[in-house]
Amino acid sequence: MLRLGTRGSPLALVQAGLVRDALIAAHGWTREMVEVVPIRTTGDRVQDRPLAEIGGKALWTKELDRALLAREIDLAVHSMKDVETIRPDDIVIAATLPRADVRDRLVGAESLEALPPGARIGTSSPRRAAQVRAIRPDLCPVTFRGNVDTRLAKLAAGEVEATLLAAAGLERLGRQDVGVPVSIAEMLPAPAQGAVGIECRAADERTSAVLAAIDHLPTHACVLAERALLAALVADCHSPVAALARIEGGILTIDAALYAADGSAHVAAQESGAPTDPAVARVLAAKLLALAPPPIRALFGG
Ligand SMILES: NCc1[nH]cc(CCC(=O)O)c1CC(=O)O
Repeated sequence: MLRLGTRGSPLALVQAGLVRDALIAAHGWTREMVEVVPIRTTGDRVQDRPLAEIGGKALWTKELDRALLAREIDLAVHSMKDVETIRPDDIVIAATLPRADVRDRLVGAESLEALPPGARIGTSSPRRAAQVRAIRPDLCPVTFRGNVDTRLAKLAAGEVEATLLAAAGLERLGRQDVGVPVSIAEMLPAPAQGAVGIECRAADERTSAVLAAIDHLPTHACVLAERALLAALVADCHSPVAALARIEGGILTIDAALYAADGSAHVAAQESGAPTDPAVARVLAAKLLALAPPPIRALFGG
């Protein structure tokens, strides 16, 4: 029997169910072979402040890491977008599910252009706030946290005129009809957006092997490349950075952009190479930092 650790949010529980179903299908197991263990994280408890302010992405992973290393669970399921760049040495990303729609969806208006002057956009993501301001400098990003349903309720209550949510999350919650997709050309997504990852203890060969059977290799390579870019940029959750890798004809291409916090400047670049070559992300990071004016550079490099 495998114990699968997850956060307890509705989206996290759906994603945990996807991993459980994939394991059952791949190995011909019964449902009882995978026990879902919800674990409450600091990030779930503190809902009223931006993630960047209260301690960053580790808030989502710390409790799951501890449970994993204490052998209370055998694997941990994460939205890879929320997993910090530097992971403990004794934990590995053993598998990723096939990536979902990577786009953001705009909820509350037909397009960013259609919003009234000065409209409030609920988002606590430095990337989304900067991208919105780059397109419409008059729009006002306001802090917006909580799970998907909480955010939609705040929007319905008129706290903001619009909000941006990941298509992947909406889709997995059965809310794929909410809002309109924003094209990748207009808003490049967050690194690892739309990807569900599964971690286990690095020394746990049995679980690693079981997870290898459900690993979607192209997604895994793209997510690792996007995360390698974050590492090379020394980006943290305050850094407005967008990145998306794809594999075509055996070649991995990463598109990425860095923004000034207020969206008043941005730089974009692209780099291609072999899917497993860590140099692609490093070269791209160097390109972006070389292009970046001081207000952007100041947000990177640690
Ligand atoms: N930061 C919260 C978060 N983490 C992952 C998703 C959506 C699912 C995904 O991108 O994998 C979301 C919600 C959102 O950004 O709308």
